[in-house]
Amino acid sequence: MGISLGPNQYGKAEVRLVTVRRTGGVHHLRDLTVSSALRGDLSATHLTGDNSAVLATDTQKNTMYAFAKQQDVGEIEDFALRLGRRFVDTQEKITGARVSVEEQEWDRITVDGAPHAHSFSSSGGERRTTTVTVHADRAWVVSGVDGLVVLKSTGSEFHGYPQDEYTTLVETDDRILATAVTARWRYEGFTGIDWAKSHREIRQTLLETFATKHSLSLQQTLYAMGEAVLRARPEVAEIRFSLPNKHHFLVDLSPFGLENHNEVFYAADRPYGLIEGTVVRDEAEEPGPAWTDAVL
Ligand SMILES: O=c1[nH]c(=O)c2[nH]c(=O)[nH]c2[nH]1
Repeated sequence: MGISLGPNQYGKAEVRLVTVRRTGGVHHLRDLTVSSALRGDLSATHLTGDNSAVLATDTQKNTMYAFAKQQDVGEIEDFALRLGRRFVDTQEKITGARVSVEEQEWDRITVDGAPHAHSFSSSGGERRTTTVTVHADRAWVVSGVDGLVVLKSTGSEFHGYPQDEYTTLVETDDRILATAVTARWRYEGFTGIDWAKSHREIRQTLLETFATKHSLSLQQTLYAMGEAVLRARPEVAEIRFSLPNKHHFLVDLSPFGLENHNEVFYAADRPYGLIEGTVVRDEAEEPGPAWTDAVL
């Protein structure tokens, strides 16, 4: 019976890394969660336990912390690229590194109208994300946003769907549309990109499109947001979305003799519709390993 080792990777997942940089008395906070995954010729450790090619995941974690000390973290894309490059360039048997970073933003608290030097608040769960894949001779960058929660209280309809014996959903020409946007966009030809500006403007395009696109389905809104980003951002080749439909159901107030003209809703947290899709530029180059990370 032939048995062989299939695809594999290993690394340190979800390293919590917070930095405080001080300029005078003013503190600057960064809050990152960093994951690494290394690939290469790792058959020895799997087959015989020979660890001579295994850069310990503990060392990978320490490298993240040391790099954060030695140089300002900067943009998460640059930080991830530096780490990935380090693992591939210094480890003979490591041919590919994937480094993912999620950043939680903290806002400075204002006290009596003035920004406080060292106190911060975080309003929501929104995170800026990046995943870089580094090979010996090139790299790929996929950045994005997680948990960007949006809601519009009109400008959304849903009707015209099949009516079979199990359909109870009532057609509507006016509903609440809400979702938490997870978006990932793949950069192309990315030397010289201002990562922060690109992220800020893509995020704004997503918000504006969500707000202004009259929606006949969340699927239509998904495509509109993707199309708007690709039209506005030449550096983006492709964008992928995962959009939970955060249903807001009208409460039946008739038992109380009350009418409900789109005023009182039950916000269900589950189950939720999950609308996912990709919008791609026709002439985009092949993604290569930009998206693929799972070996399971
Ligand atoms: O925008 C929507 N898309 C659907 O596919 C769907 N299905 C559903 O029950 N409600 C909705 N809303």
